[in-house]
Parts: sequence; C-alpha cells; structure tokens
Amino acid sequence: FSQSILQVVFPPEIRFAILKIIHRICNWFSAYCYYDITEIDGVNTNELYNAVQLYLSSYACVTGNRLSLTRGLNSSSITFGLSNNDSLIDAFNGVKVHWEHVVTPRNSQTFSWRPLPEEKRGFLLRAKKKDKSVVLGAYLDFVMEKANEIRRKNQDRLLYTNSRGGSLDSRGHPWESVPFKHPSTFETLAMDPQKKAEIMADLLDFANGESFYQRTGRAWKRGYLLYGPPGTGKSSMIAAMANFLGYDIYDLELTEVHTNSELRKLLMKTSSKSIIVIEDIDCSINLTNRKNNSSSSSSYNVSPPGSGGVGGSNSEDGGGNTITLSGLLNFTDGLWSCCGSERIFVFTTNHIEKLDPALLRSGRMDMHIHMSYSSFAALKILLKNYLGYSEDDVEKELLDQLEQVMWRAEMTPADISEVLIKNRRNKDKAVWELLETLKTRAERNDNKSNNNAGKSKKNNTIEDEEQVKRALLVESPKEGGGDELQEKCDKEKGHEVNDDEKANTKR
Ligand SMILES: Nc1ncnc2c1ncn2[C@@H]1O[C@H](COP(=O)(O)OP(=O)(O)OP(=O)(O)O)[C@@H](O)[C@H]1O
Ligand SMILES: [Mg+2]
Repeated sequence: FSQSILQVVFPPEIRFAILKIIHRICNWFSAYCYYDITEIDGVNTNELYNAVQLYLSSYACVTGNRLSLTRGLNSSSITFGLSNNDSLIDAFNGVKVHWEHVVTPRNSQTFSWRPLPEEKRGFLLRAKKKDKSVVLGAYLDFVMEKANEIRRKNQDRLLYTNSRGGSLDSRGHPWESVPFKHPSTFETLAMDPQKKAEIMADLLDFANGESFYQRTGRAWKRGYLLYGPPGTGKSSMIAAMANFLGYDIYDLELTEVHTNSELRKLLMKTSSKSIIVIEDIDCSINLTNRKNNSSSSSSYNVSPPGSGGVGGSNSEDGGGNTITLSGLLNFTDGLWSCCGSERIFVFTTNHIEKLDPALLRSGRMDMHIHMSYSSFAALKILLKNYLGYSEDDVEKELLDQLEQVMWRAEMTPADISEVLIKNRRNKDKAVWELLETLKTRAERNDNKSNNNAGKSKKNNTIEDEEQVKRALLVESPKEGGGDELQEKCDKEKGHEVNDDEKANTKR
C-alpha cells in the first residue's frame, strides 16, 4: 500500500531512496535477517535456488496444502515444491527459519543476452539475527547435501557405453548414455544373506567414507572382482550396487578401446559417484603378466589387420594400437584413476584362475566376491521372489529334500529362476518340478564325478597338454588374436560366433 502511495506522489528516484531508508530503519529494529535466493544470478542459474526447491520438496509433500509438481528429464518420479508466494517453517538444530517462495513479474525493460523467464522467482529466507551464523553455515550446507541426495534418488541412473569405438559426440564426449532401469536390487538378489550384508555394509562404508579416504591418503575408489560361473548373478549384482548407491554405470567395452591413452581419456570423462564396469575381463584382454607386456609379443592387439593402425605394435601410447595390462592397471590404480572421486571399479570373470596376479593383488581389487551356484539360502530368496513363498509355505519334508540335493545339483540362480518362472501360475508344481530338476542334475553330477575319478590319470595328462597349449598361445599371439580370444570365450559361454559377428568384430 505504502509503495502504491509513493508511486503516485513521487518520481521513481525519490521513491527508491525513501523505500531504502524505510527498509534500513525497519532492519535496524527487526530481530530478523532476510536472504534472497533468486533463481537467476546475473546470467547464471543459481544452484542454491534449485537445491532449496528440492530440499523443500521433501517437506512440502508432508505439510503443504498447495504444491507445485515437477518431473525432471530422465526422472521417473515427481517432486513437490512450494507454490508461488507460499511459505513454510523449517527447523534445524533448534533454529527456526521461514521460507517463502516469491514470484514477481519481470521488468520487461531489463536487458539480457539470453531470454529470461517472464517471472522473477526466488526464495526469501528469514531467520533470527542471532542464528545468522548457523543458518549461513551448517544449515545451507545441510540443504545442499539433502538436495543432492534427493536428486540422486529421483533421477534415474544412467548407463554409459563406449560402443562408438573412440569417436566423440557433438559435445566431445566419448560415452553414450541411456536411462538405466534395471530392476535388480539387493533384495531380489539370491545369495548367502551374510555375504550380501557384508557387501552392502562395504558399499555403504565406501559411500560415506570421504573423510576416511582423505585421512588415510587413499584415492576415494574401490574395486570389486565378481567371479563365478555364468548365470550366478554377476551382472545383476552390478545393477543392484548401482541401484543401492544411486550411482551411474559406465560399461567399458575394452575391445572398442584401441590404445592406453584412449582408455585414459575415457576415464577422465567419467563422473564421480559412478561404477565403472568391465565385464568378462578374461575375454576382453589378454591378461598376461606386466613383465611380458614389455616384450612385443604379449600385448593384445585389438586392431583389425590392415586398418591403418600400427597393428602388432605394443608401444603403450604414442600411436600404438594396443591396450596392455599395465594400461588397464594404470586405468584402475594409477595417478589417473583419481581424476574424479567416489568411483567403484567392478570387473567380472567366469575364470578367475586366468587372471594375472597383478590384477588380483590386494589394494587393486579390494574385494573378491565369489558368485557361486545357488545355495539353499539363495533358493529360499528365489522362492520368495518368484512364488511369494516363505519357508512356512513349503512342506518341511520338501524343504529338507531341497536342502539335501542343493549343493550336489550345482544349479545357478538363473537355471532355478527359469523353472520357477515357467511354472509360476502353479506354485506347488513349480516347487516339485524344481526338486525333480535338482535331483536329475545331482545324479548327473555324481555320475560325472565317478567317471572323472576313474579317468583322473588320463585327464591329468590332457590338462597338462592344455596348459602347455595355453602358455604357447599367450606367448605368441598373432594378429587378430583378439578375435580368437573372443571366439574362445563365446564358445565357453555356450554361444556360437556366427560369421556376421566375426565380420563385425573385424570391422
Ligand atoms: N543371484 C541371483 N539372484 C537373482 N537372480 C539371479 C541371480 N543370478 C542370476 N539371476 C537371474 O539370471 C539372469 C542372468 O543373471 P546374470 O546376467 O546376472 O548372470 P551373470 O553371472 O552376469 O552371467 P554371465 O557370466 O553369463 O554374464 C538374470 O536375469 C537374473 O534374473
Ligand atoms: Mg553377466
């Protein structure tokens, strides 16, 4: 009201001066201090504004009766916010603050290099003068931290891949991303509950361990090696880790990386709070000893012959078209690995025995996790997930039989879930069929081990021969050795490599 009277009576300059004096006098006697957090600060977007909006959303959804709703890009959930000119009170460590969302029309004469929104938005924070230091320090830090947490929870994780083979996109990024919506969580993951709890605790310690890593002078990163037969949940575990911590995933396809320096560039373009994954590491790179890598024979040549690259050269960088174990180790462990923070490296393999000890030494892959054939405890989780059965829903006798036959059957969680999915409409049948399948498998395994015992001597010699062959293969990889390696690996995983695929790999 006073402003409108002033507008009528005085010219703008005097009006402005009078208002300023009135404000000063009011402020002098007021017990409160006020802070404006505007949406746009000069030409930049004010991060604090967005953070406050998100932070208040966690309160507004409970207390407010008029809310604004937003759904961000890449997000599958809705956030609530204070509507225009609404207010609420927040408390922090015994300090009360008052938030108001102030929206006013923008002066159309304002000049700007970029289009500005028609409305001027901002939050007005009011607090007692005596609480000024708490509000400006700890409280605003708390708001920022909470906002980041909410942002991570709301935003779908991204899955990045380097499948373009080193080429950059229009913004100079070597990674392509898609929203990551894998539903696997630690709850749905069938494995020994104790081991699961250990892994979850380890992940939490890592995520909350900034000060620990700082204090001990270690780079804030952690390595997990997941090993075990196909179908035991290694990939599902990675998805569960990402969902648990709210991290993005960088799925690194090593066969698409041609040089160590390219690998380094890829690493530099990863963000913090992410999981960098190399699946089937024994298949993607010839993991011979680092010492051997210095000789021209042992690095894994991923360049197709005649591609114009320095095929067969093993020089680490400098145009060399190879990627070596030492390059990979530098990637995970060297100085370059800390050009960012809070990152987890996960390698998976079906054959841990094929990996170089350099990769396994402690401090490099901090935790080795064996994903084994399904145990009885894991089976119970699968029964609960797929059939909704708890222990009490299955006859005691049936459960005992399942428990007895479980280990001998060596069935992976993937195999078991197949049987359960197939019969999920008839739950009792599902359990019986599962028992039958387990028994058949157990018998087959028993027979196999009996036969093997008889032939053990003969097998030993065959194994020796195989080892010699493998050693020879490792010592003298030929051009295109990568293809052979991939083929071998694919065969082991039970999938035939057809000619198209071969052609693609060569391309
Ligand atoms: N431990 C598990 N808990 C729950 N489901 C599982 C588990 N292991 C496997 N599965 C199921 O089997 C399927 C295959 O599992 P996954 O891809 O995680 O296996 P993997 O160990 O990564 O196999 P590979 O070595 O072939 O990559 C998944 O879709 C999942 O539904
Ligand atoms: Mg997998």
